[in-house]
Amino acid sequence: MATVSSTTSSLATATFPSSRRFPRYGRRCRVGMAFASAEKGAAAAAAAGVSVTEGEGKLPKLVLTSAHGSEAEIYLYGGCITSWKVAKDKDLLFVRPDAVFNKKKPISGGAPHCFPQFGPGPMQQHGFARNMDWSVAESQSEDGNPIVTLELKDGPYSRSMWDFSFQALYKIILREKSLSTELIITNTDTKPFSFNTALHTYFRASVTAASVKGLKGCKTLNKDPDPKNPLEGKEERDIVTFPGFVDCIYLNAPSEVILDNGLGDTISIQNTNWSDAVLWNPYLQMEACYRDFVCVENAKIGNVQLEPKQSWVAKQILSVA
Ligand SMILES: O=P(O)(O)OC[C@H]1O[C@@H](O)[C@H](O)[C@@H](O)[C@@H]1O
Repeated sequence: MATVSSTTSSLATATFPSSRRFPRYGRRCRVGMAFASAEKGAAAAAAAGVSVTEGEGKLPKLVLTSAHGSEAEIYLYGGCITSWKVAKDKDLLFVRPDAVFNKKKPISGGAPHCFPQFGPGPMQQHGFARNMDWSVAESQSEDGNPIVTLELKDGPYSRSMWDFSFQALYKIILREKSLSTELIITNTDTKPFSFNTALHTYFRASVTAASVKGLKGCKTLNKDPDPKNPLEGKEERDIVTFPGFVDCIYLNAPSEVILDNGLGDTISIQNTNWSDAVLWNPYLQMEACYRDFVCVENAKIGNVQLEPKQSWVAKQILSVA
């Protein structure tokens, strides 16, 4: 089970692994601090295995390259990790062929943020964090492992939907065989707020051969056929497959599930404090691409309530053997 699943968490109660718990191989090298724009940070970022490039649609894209051969790409628009490769030319993430990079829509693929609403709900589907420009708060490297921290704060766009002051910090660490993220949401307002959230990760897969292990026994909320009135149930299967349309929430999911992507990769999806999980494949609703991916999402479906100055923290580690 995820270690913290209460609806109210602060830094004091929501324990999470600090960077000190990660293996350290030598001296930490901080190479870039608090740069707010891609251009400003480009020079500093390059030294850390973090370069700022122009991505699709000329959007700023960070390219992380570890000294151990792994690579990741992150768009500042949406704070969206769109690519993770542990071996050259083999992306473990998936971006849909209908994805657009013009800021008119969120990037459809990779690992978009759903914040401050997973949805459906009063706001637009999956909230606004995936439709906003994040900035680079910090860039560093630890023994060849690039680390970047992105930041999102409220602005007129978010305020038009959710009238609160907040800060989201998203730390991404690329290692040889893993990609770790840590999301910290802080209430910077003078009044309490509540939110729910998810990391809507699209994994490259062969849908007919893909499966997920570890969800047996979880309470389920099946959003098929009606997302607004999900059917309650319990997962009885050891191994969950994707034989057709799948859109299901798993409450109190374990701290690790294992994805077999059907393409020869076994991916461990670990979490701290992402209490729930979501499996999604659109089947014939996206005929052009449904065969090529599955979404396995770490989520926090129940509302997190934060008082002013309180923070909520959740961590995800994707790794391959
Ligand atoms: O917004 P996207 O990336 O097209 O994803 C939509 C899907 O996202 C999933 O997380 C939801 O469970 C689905 O209900 C929803 O349809």
